[in-house]
Amino acid sequence: MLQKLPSFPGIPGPVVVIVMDGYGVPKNDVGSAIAAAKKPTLDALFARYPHVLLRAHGTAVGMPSDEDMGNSEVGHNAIGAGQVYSQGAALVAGAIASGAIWQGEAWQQIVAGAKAGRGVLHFIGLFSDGNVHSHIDHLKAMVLRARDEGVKAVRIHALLDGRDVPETSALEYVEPFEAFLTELQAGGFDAQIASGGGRMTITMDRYDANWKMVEQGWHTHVLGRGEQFASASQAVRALREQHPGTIDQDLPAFVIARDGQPVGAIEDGDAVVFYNFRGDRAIEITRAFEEGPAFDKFDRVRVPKVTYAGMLQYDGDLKLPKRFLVDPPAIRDTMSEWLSKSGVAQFACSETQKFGHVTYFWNGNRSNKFDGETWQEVPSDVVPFEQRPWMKAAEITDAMIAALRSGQYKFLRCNYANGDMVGHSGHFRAATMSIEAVDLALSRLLPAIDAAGGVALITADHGNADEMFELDKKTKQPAQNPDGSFKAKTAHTLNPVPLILYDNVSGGRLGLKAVEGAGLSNIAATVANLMGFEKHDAWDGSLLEVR
Ligand SMILES: O=C(O)[C@H](O)COP(=O)(O)O
Ligand SMILES: [Mn+2]
Ligand SMILES: [Mn+2]
Repeated sequence: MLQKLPSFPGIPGPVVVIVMDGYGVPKNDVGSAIAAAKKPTLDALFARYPHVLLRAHGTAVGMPSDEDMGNSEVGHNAIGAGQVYSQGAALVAGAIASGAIWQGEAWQQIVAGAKAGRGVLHFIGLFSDGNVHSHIDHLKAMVLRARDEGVKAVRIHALLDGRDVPETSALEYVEPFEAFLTELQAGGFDAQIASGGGRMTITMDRYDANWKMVEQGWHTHVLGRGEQFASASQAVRALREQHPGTIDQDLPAFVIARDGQPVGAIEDGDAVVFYNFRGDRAIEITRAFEEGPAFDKFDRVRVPKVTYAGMLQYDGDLKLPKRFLVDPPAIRDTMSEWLSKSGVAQFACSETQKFGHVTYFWNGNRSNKFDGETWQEVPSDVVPFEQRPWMKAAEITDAMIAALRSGQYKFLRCNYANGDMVGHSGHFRAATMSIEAVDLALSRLLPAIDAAGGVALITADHGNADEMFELDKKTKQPAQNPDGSFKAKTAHTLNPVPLILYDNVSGGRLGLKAVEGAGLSNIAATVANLMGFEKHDAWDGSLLEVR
C-alpha cells in the first residue's frame, strides 16, 4: 500500500490522465499542425491552468542518446512506471557492444538451428535506423557474426520504414546494405535481401487491428509469394513508379527471385530472427511462427519448422516469444500495480491503435490486468487515418464520460491517438483536423471531470503533429523538394510535451513545480500525490505543489 501524505488528503474526486499521443511543443510554430489547428479548449487550458513542459525523448525515456526521439513504448513505460529504464534500443546496442548477445543461449540456438538444417538464417524486421522498433546496425552486426560463426546463408526480409525516418528514404538504407552484402558474398558467404514491403502494408500490424497485414507478410517472407523483382533496390524503384506518390511505409510487398524462384522462402530447418526490439508490432508475426495448429488468425498454408527468436521478449505475461536474444527491461513497481495494491479502482481506455499503449506499455509491457483495473477498447477504423482524422476521439470520450459518471473509478487514463496516427501520414491539413478533434473531445470530457469533483493531468507521450515538415537545418524553414513542394515529415519529434493540471476543485491550492530536467517519469508520483498518497520510493519526484 502507498503511504498517506501527511499534509494533503487528496482531491475529492478521481484523477484522470489524458495522453494526447504525438502532441509536442515546438520552439517555433513553422510547420506545426498544432499551431495551425483551431483549438479553443487547449488554448484556454494553456492560458488559465498550471502547466509545465516535460522531456519526452532521449535519455529522459531510456533511449541511448538525446539524439533519439521518443516513442509510444518508451513514453508510456515512463509514465506508467514513474521511472526511466534503459530501453530495448539501448539494451540491444549494449549487448552487441559487449558481446553478451553472442554468448546467450538464444543466439547459440539460432546458429546451431540454422546449421543443423539447410544452413539458412533469416532476419525479418524494420529496415532503418529509426531506433523505435529496430536499428539496422543491429542487423549488420548479426549478419557479420552469423558469417563468422559459419552460417552458410542469410536471407533478409526488409520492412521499409518511412515512418520513423524520412518518408521516402528506403533506398538510403537498401543500397548501402546491398553493397555491404555483395562484399560479404565475395568471401563465399551467401547473403541476400529476400523479400520486403512497406511496414504499414505487411507484417507489422499491432493490437489485432488488421491481421490481413500479417497474412500478407507471411505470404511474402515465408511462402515467397508475390510480385517478383531481381533486387530490393529494383523493387523499390519499380514500385514507386507503379504507385506514384506512395511513401515507403505504404509500398506494396515484393519478393526477390532468380529464374522465377524466390531466393529466400522459409523452409523446415531454417532459423528465423525477428530483429525488432519493440513488441507491439512484433507480437502478431511472432504468434504466427510460434503457435501450433490452434492458430486461427489466417491460413498459414505451410508452417515451416524453424528455430525462431525475437530480439527481445515482447510480452512478459504471455512469454512471447519463448526464445529471445536480449532480456527486455525488467520494469517493476508500476503505478497500476501500486494503485491496485492501495485499493484504487482504475479505468483505461483508447482505440485499438493505442489500446495496448495505455494498458500493456503503461503496465510495463504486461498484458495482464492488475486487480481493480478495467480496460475498454474502442475498435479503430481500418483506413488510412488521414481520411478519418477524427478517428475515435468521440467514442473514447463517451466511454470516459460513462466511466466517470459510474462513480466506480478513482483513477482513469486514456490516449487520444489522433495527433500521432495522423501525424505519421504526413498530411498537414488532416493533422490540423486531428488536433481539432482532440480539442473537441476535451471540451466534452473536462466538464464530466468537474462534475465528478476530479482533476486531470493533460499530457503527451512524445511529439509528432508539432512538426509536419522536414526543416532545413540551417534556415529552420521547411525544406523543399526539387518541385518546390515541402518535404513532409512523418516521424516523431524531439520536442517536449505539456503537462497541464486541470483543477477546478482545490480553489487554487494546487500547482505544478517547474523542475529542471523533469520528464514523463515524474507523472506517476504527481498522480499519487493528487490522490493523497506518497509516491513509491522507486518513482521519480512529484511535480505537485500544494499551497
Ligand atoms: O509504430 C509506429 O506507428 C511508429 O513507429 C511509432 O509510433 P508510436 O511510438 O507513437 O506508436
Ligand atoms: Mn505515441
Ligand atoms: Mn507514433
